[in-house]
Amino acid sequence: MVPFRKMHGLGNDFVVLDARRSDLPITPHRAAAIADRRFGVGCDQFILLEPGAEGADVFMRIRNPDGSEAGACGNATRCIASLVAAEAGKDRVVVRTVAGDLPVERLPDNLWRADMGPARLGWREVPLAREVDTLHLPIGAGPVADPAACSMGNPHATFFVRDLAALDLAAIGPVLEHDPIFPERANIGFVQVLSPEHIRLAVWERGAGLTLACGSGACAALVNAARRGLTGRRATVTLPGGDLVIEWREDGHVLMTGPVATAFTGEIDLEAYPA
Ligand SMILES: N[C@H](CCC[C@H](N)C(=O)O)C(=O)O
Repeated sequence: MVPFRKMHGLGNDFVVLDARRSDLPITPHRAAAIADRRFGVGCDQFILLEPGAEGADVFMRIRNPDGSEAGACGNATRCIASLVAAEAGKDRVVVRTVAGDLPVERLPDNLWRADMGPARLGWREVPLAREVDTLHLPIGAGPVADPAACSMGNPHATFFVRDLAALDLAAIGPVLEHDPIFPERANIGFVQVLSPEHIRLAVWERGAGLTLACGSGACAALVNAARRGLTGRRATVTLPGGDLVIEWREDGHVLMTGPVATAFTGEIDLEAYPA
């Protein structure tokens, strides 16, 4: 039996397994089976902790429920930082991901602020399948069109809409996620601008579908809104699960502040899940 921790950031939830002291036989297929909401524990992302290396407190490997690996997960970054910080008795830690090292610090009231690294704005960095102005992609579905795109270590497209509640996200989300302009698919954000300091966001996540919150999606949404002149470089992002505060710093790095939570702990028999 292997212990796991069930955590979430604003309801974007994770099953966390710890392979820092001994390797665990985790395959993409087994991660997907554990992430299944009926046949497994269930989660939006499966998180595997691996040994940090020089300069990082932990390595965080991120998999979606379809087994695909992701380069960023903002909500999990805060959760894992809080876990490692508590173990080490520290208030600042560095979480290493395939996309880079993310410094995270504890703030009052159970809030954690992560430096999610620089927003990547070039078409090759998103990535896109061909050279396109990343401020205006020539794609759409149903009533939405003309998104902006950037990468936070994972690909994001952001559509700006008048009324978020009027959209059938379950219908248009998967069509846009798989648009051929995204060779690695993309996370699809839908933004309703409430003011220059406040946006509402819903995200159809790559490999996961609609989630209650998406940290890297909130970072991408603020960056894309600011690039379009719709907000300043700092705003509250209201997602279905709650609020994140996002700041796009002058040096290009994006700071994300939000809560963390542990829902429960348990243990699973890995051999009971297909490899
Ligand atoms: N579905 C995303 C990974 C999880 C991102 C999200 N849960 C967050 O908090 O950033 C992707 O495939 O890039």
